[in-house]
Amino acid sequence: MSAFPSDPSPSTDARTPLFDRMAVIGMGLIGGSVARRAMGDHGIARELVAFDADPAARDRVRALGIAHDVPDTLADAVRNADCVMLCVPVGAMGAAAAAAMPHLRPGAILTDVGSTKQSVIREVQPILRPEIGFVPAHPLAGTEHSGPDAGFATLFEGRWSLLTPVDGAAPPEAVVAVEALWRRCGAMTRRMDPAHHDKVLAIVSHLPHLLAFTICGTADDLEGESRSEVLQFAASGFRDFTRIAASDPTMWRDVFLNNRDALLEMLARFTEDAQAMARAIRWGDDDFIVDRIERGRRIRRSLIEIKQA
Ligand SMILES: NC(=O)c1ccc[n+]([C@@H]2O[C@H](COP(=O)([O-])OP(=O)(O)OC[C@H]3O[C@@H](n4cnc5c(N)ncnc54)[C@H](O)[C@@H]3O)[C@@H](O)[C@H]2O)c1
Ligand SMILES: O=C(O)C(=O)C[C@]1(C(=O)O)C=C[C@@H](O)C=C1
Repeated sequence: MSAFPSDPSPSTDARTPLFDRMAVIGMGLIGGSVARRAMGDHGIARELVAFDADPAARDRVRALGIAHDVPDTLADAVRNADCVMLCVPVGAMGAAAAAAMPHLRPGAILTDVGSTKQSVIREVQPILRPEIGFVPAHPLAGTEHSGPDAGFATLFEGRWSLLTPVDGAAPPEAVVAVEALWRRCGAMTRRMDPAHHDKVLAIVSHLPHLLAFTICGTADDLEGESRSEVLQFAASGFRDFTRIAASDPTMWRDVFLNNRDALLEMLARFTEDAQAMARAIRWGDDDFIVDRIERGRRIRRSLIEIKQA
């Protein structure tokens, strides 16, 4: 195993690059944001190479100038890289890792940014070469936009990036190096068990998106005048749902299908709680209704206090 960086300086302006050559695979919102950050003077990589399966995206990355090199094949992109970051939809992680694997140089770090962690680990670990360190990660930052134009270098500032390392899949120095990478992207890092990660994300990210897509579908199913009034008078709570409902269909289809158990469990709990609220409204249970609203307000206040709102 080659020497991984041993000084995981949390400083975002450290000038000695963590990596000599870093390859980002999948140049959408997240890959494009990491690439823009790495092209800045943040001590991430001396050379940033980018690849996307979509030729139009590769052309756009070239036009935007957000990578030093944009080869036409994945093999050329990952060859000689000491860090390869997969930024493709979670349903494509296994195929992207398999395509990269034979071309990775011994000692390279393979990492990913997928929104689900157990599924990515399930797909990558069995095909991992022993001399490659695999460090799964997930930055908790994003927007409803996708594609190479959507990224920006400050996306991860002040946000969490969760690492879900697996025993035997990477040497400790590789995990430390990926932590340092995210800190230089401006993020705070924490290590977490992959199953726990998927449970937490099911409630804080996956269920809210499911609800947003569903409420927009319900509104869209309304007939006649009510439906047109939804759009006309949408400057209300509904509008806030439409922001996340505008997110990429491929990404979210893959997230839902790859975190099925945790998401269905959270949806079942939510449905029970929604039924309890329905019952309170039917029987005029003021105390119950006020208690639920106050809980919502408390959660919002806490998020503002910890600067995550
Ligand atoms: N969007 C978010 O808010 C967010 C936040 C954190 C993590 N993530 C995760 O990051 C990953 C990327 O999401 P995104 O929002 O950047 O998506 P995106 O749609 O903006 O970009 C994905 C890119 O991957 C490319 N791609 C697809 N399959 C490929 C393959 N096999 N090889 C190479 N390129 C391929 C697509 O052409 C596209 O350009 C996903 O796994 C997602 O779950 C997303
Ligand atoms: O802010 C948004 O638009 C997002 O959807 C970002 C968000 C989230 O749900 O918080 C989406 C998916 C992720 O894996 C991480 C972050």
